[in-house]
Amino acid sequence: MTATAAPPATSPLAGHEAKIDALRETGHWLWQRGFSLGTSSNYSVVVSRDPLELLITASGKDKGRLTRADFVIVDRDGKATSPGQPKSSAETLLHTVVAELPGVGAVLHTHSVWATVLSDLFFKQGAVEIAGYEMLKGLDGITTHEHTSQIEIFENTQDIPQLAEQVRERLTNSIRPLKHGYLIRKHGMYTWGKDLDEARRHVEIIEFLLECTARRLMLTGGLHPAS
Ligand SMILES: CSC[C@@H](O)[C@@H](O)C(=O)COP(=O)(O)O
Ligand SMILES: [Zn+2]
Repeated sequence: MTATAAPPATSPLAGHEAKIDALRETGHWLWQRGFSLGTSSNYSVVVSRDPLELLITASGKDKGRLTRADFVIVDRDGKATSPGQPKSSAETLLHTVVAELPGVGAVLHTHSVWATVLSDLFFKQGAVEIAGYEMLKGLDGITTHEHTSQIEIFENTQDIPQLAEQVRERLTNSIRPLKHGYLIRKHGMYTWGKDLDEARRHVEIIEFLLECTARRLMLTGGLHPAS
């Protein structure tokens, strides 16, 4: 298949061309922003709720130059729904665990410089605390700058099933469930939204807020996240 040729009618991807192209365009945009360089990152959208099925990027692809063949349909266990598809993202379970939440339509994973650096710098605190910024209102459900967002940080690991279970526990935590996104130490960020547009907005807003946090630290010369 060429980059833009329609998948064969027998392919599980047939009929999903619009969603595939939206994810390809998203990958190109995130690559241009420097958030998805090389083969880093992975993206998914929900294509069926019951049973849960996701359209997700195949593993190891250059996310700035995705072709229509670089996608897989997976079920809620992260397994391809039919044989003959490419291998799905190594981090597929980090998508399915979030997509299981009602109201989630898209999940985006990025590897920006600021997310990578701050996820290490704030690891001991457990989260990057972001307070008082007007741009917080770009996140779903936040209506005033008088708000504090905790972007939680998980230790990086190659054991994705174990990390997915940790994320599941935090997503469903009744006291302070994860909202909008989280960081993985020295690795990157996961963000989601009710659809791809909202997930893209959340990436852009959180990245802006992380950059503000980092630049403020650089200008003030200290790790004073709450001051
Ligand atoms: C540049 S390697 C990055 C990978 O290890 C991983 O973290 C990643 O984001 C992409 O993995 P992939 O399997 O292509 O979805
Ligand atoms: Zn990654």
